[in-house]
Amino acid sequence: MRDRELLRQKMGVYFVVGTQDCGYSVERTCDIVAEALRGGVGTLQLRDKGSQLSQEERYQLGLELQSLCKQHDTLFIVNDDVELAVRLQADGVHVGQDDMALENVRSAVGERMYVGISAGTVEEALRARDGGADCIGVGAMYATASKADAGEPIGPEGLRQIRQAVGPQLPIVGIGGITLENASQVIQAGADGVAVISAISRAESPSEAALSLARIVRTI
Ligand SMILES: Cc1ncc(COP(=O)(O)OP(=O)(O)O)c(N)n1
Ligand SMILES: Cc1nc(C(=O)O)sc1CCOP(=O)(O)O
Ligand SMILES: [Mg+2]
Repeated sequence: MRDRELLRQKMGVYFVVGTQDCGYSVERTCDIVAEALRGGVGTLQLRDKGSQLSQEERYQLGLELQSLCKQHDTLFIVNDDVELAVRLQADGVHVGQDDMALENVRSAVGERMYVGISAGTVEEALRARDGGADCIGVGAMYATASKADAGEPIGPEGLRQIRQAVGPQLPIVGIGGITLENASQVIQAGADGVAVISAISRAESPSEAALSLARIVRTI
């Protein structure tokens, strides 16, 4: 069954990744994920955007990543593709404001799976909370090169306002442009964790990057 406190703990270091972040190579994606998990990633999101993979290839990639996650007790989340999340029986699914509506996602995935929603404003965050989201991804925190259509950065002050509005119970992860240098600001503003792509996928050592992020999140 869903356990929000477990989710909150596991979201400390939340690695979002797809083949587009790893040279469009499935093998490299799996290697980077395996390394990152060794460093201490609590939640992994498969976000495969615009790659050449067929549905079946993406399913196979999902199976491999899910198996790695099981070895490390890491939550496995699927981005956007609710059907894939159900087929893989993932731990959760993440959707944005322009994706499938929350109520439809919940009916498709059932009561067991976590549902995360993106929110960039207080209004979106309150709607997600009141609609039954298990967590929200708040961003863009800072400028990012990993998502072309990320909105204007809201910064730590934007996240602070969202935390104040939704209250202490709803797990929040900040996302967008988060690095080892600014991660502490995101946690200090009220996030339970940091969601990153490039801070891990482009690091010289993904495991050391994940470990450093975990230390920052834990010590704030
Ligand atoms: C944890 C988390 N937060 C936000 C997002 C962004 O979702 P969305 O706005 O739907 O954009 P895409 O990721 O689909 O491009 C996320 N993926 N994860
Ligand atoms: C996937 C995603 N969502 C965002 C949002 O604002 O909702 S920003 C983003 C990209 C995050 O990549 P990086 O850590 O490399 O900046
Ligand atoms: Mg989306």
